[in-house]
Amino acid sequence: MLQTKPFTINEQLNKAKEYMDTVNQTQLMVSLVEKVNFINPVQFFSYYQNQDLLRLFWRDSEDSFYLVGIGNYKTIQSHQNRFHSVQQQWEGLLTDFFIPNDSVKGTGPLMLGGFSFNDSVMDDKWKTFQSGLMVVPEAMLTVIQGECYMTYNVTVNENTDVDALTTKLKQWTENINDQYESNVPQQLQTTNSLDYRNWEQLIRDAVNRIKNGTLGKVVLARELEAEFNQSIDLNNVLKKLVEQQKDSFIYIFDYGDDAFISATPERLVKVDENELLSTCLAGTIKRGDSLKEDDLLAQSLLNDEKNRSEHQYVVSMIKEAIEPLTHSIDLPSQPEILQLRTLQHLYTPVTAILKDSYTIFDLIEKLHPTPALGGEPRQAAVMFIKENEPFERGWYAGPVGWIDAHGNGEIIVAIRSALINQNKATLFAGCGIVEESDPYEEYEETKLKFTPMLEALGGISR
Ligand SMILES: C=C(O[C@@H]1C=C(C(=O)O)C=C[C@H]1O)C(=O)O
Ligand SMILES: [Mg+2]
Repeated sequence: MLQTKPFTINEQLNKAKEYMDTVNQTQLMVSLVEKVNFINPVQFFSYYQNQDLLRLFWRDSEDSFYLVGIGNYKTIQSHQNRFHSVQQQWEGLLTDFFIPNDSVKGTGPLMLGGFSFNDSVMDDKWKTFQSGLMVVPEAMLTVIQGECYMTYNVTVNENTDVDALTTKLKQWTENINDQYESNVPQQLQTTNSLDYRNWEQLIRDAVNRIKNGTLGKVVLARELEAEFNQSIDLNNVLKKLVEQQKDSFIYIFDYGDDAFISATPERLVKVDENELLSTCLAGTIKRGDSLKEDDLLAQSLLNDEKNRSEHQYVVSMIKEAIEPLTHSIDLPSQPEILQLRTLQHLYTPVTAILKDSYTIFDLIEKLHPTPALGGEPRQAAVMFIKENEPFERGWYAGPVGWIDAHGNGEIIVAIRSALINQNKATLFAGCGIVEESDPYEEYEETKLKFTPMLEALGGISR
């Protein structure tokens, strides 16, 4: 919690300058945090469109926590051994940061970004989003249960004029609540996707591999390329996602000409001090048109052997992966139903207490990819995907999210996602293939999973 009387921006800058003198440094990275009056996070994100600034947006699936990062103060790119190379760079960067106020969770130096599904990315289409990219924004809005904080990351040197800088920083939050003029929404012109016969062959090949015993489950996906009559307006897309996908995480990384966006219900891992939260999510059925039909469908999903098998692979693997890193895992023996706007999933929440010597980076490394996105056994499934899926996954199904200076953070898997470039969007959706999988039904399942993003893009209306 903030101390009873937190320092103002001006006071924090003066403290930074004093500290710089005492340690005899000529410059210092400072993370300034102040509590501010309510700022609407969607409006804050929207306001900074067309200003040549990188934009990042995060909303959790409980609708209780938002982060909006604008501008690129520091970038961390992964090297070999990508999760730990990012951890090392992050820890190095943090030792150089001066943080004048006691920080509130989710404020201060924090990085947002993500990782691709595979260790490396080849396709030029993904040139902006390589194997690992995390950003410490210049200005960041944090909304925690309605309370707002601004973080400003700045470099101070001996010539810094504290009053002038304070005035400049205040400008980040000026005029934000002016009404955002929405553009005329883009219209869908064409879509292009894998031919059904090729999909059928892909699924048959996977089922054969499962039948001959070298694979248990493999998650296969397809792309949907959508072209619009004009550049896609991310602000409109975000507005719709926030309204329509209440039970999903919402994530946007808008960088230059490219943007990656996901509205996913699936958390990989959340770490809050030593508490760990993960989700097993696999097994899908549509929503019904009435409460009664909804309920019948939910019951049949809970009792369906094929879907239970898809789900069980995920539960077993997550349990096995986190067991050595945690004390006291709480994992219900039966899945529940998670209802989204257009579909229902089998869902098992996992909570545990993280042992002191492990971090969120260890967890990402151990968990990614779970059999909700990869398969079982992991190596064989990932290889099958690489060799047989007719497109490069890039950040689709990759771990994306945020991590703060204390190692708290939340990482989701970027499914129900799209890569956007001007008037084109590539959407992704996949499904868990097990022995009983039928190609047509799996195709229909991916169709269902495209709908939330396609709808937010204005491609279909309901
Ligand atoms: C792979 C995706 O979703 C995964 C596959 C599911 C399934 O096959 O039932 C359900 C949720 C996710 O584990 C996706 O949406 O792209
Ligand atoms: Mg499925």
